[in-house]
Amino acid sequence: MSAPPETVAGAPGNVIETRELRKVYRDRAVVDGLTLTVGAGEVFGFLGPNGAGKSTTVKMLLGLVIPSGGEARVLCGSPADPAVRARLGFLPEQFRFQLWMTAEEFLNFHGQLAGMKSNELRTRVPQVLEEVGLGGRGGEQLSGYSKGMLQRCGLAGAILARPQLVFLDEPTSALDPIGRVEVREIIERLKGEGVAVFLNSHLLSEVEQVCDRVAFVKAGRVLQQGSMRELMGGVIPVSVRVDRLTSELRAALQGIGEIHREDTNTPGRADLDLWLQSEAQVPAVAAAIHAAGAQLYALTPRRPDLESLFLELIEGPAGHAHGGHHA
Ligand SMILES: Nc1ncnc2c1ncn2[C@@H]1O[C@H](COP(=O)(O)OP(=O)(O)OP(=O)(O)O)[C@@H](O)[C@H]1O
Repeated sequence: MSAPPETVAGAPGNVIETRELRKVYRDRAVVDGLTLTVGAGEVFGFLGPNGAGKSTTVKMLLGLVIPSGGEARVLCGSPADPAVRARLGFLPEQFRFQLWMTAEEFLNFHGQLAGMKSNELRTRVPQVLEEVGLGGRGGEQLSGYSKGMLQRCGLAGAILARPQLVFLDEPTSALDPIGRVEVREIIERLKGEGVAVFLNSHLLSEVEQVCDRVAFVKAGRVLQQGSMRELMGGVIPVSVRVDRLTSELRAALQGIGEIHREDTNTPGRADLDLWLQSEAQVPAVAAAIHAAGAQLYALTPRRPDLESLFLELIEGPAGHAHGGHHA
């Protein structure tokens, strides 16, 4: 048994606060002391490898799974409180639809469960159908819907009752690139309306484009959380391609920045990621390459990307590094 947790205050600016949240299944902690904060109106990316405990965390935040320890405050209350739950929206990864219903019937049913009045539903249902790109299709039976249409319908259900906080678990897994852009626009619109979004997604480029802050979880613990800039600690990743990487050149580059992900598998070519502290160091990289007698084929500063961060944190030798807020 763990020690009694400290109480989470539930600051008014935060929609989610957890402290040392734990879930034990058959003597194994799948969520193991998870502490994170999500601010009001924030789009928050929750990232981690398969089995990291993301879905279990979301279920605890929704009051669907009872924690074994620690504390979770959602909208300044308990996730078990029906008044709190009424202000939450949820799109699960694997949604079970009542396929004999039309989309309108499905949404009316869910709206009634959420306590919405029928006159409110009459205007709100067509509105959300339009918003998720199903305008004019609400009268069709769900059995005739494609996977992508079902996912859109689930999203319509998640935002129907105008929640203050929406949990989206892999919201674009069944969508084509156009559908993905549309979901991103929906998330941005929600944010504009002051709605907070908690996003589980494996599509890192998607998370990167839409999230204000992210948390990386592994084995039920938050490795880091913060904005992209905070997490990267101001580092600029630069892609370098040369014809060969001699030990002399490697040493010279290490004197300028930090080498990450080196690929020398193709004869006559070496690719590497070099992390610099400032763009002003880029000419020094080119000079070092020339001085070492190597041929330079590419030298491209990139925006800090989640994929390098993710790999660094989740698979990196130390498991954590580089700025940001350690949780
Ligand atoms: N009801 C349960 N009983 C026993 N073990 C469970 C239960 N639910 C989840 N687990 C285990 O807890 C671990 C974390 O699962 P969880 O679904 O939370 O991970 P996840 O990060 O959401 O993974 P994914 O990215 O694959 O969806 C897994 O090893 C899973 O097998």
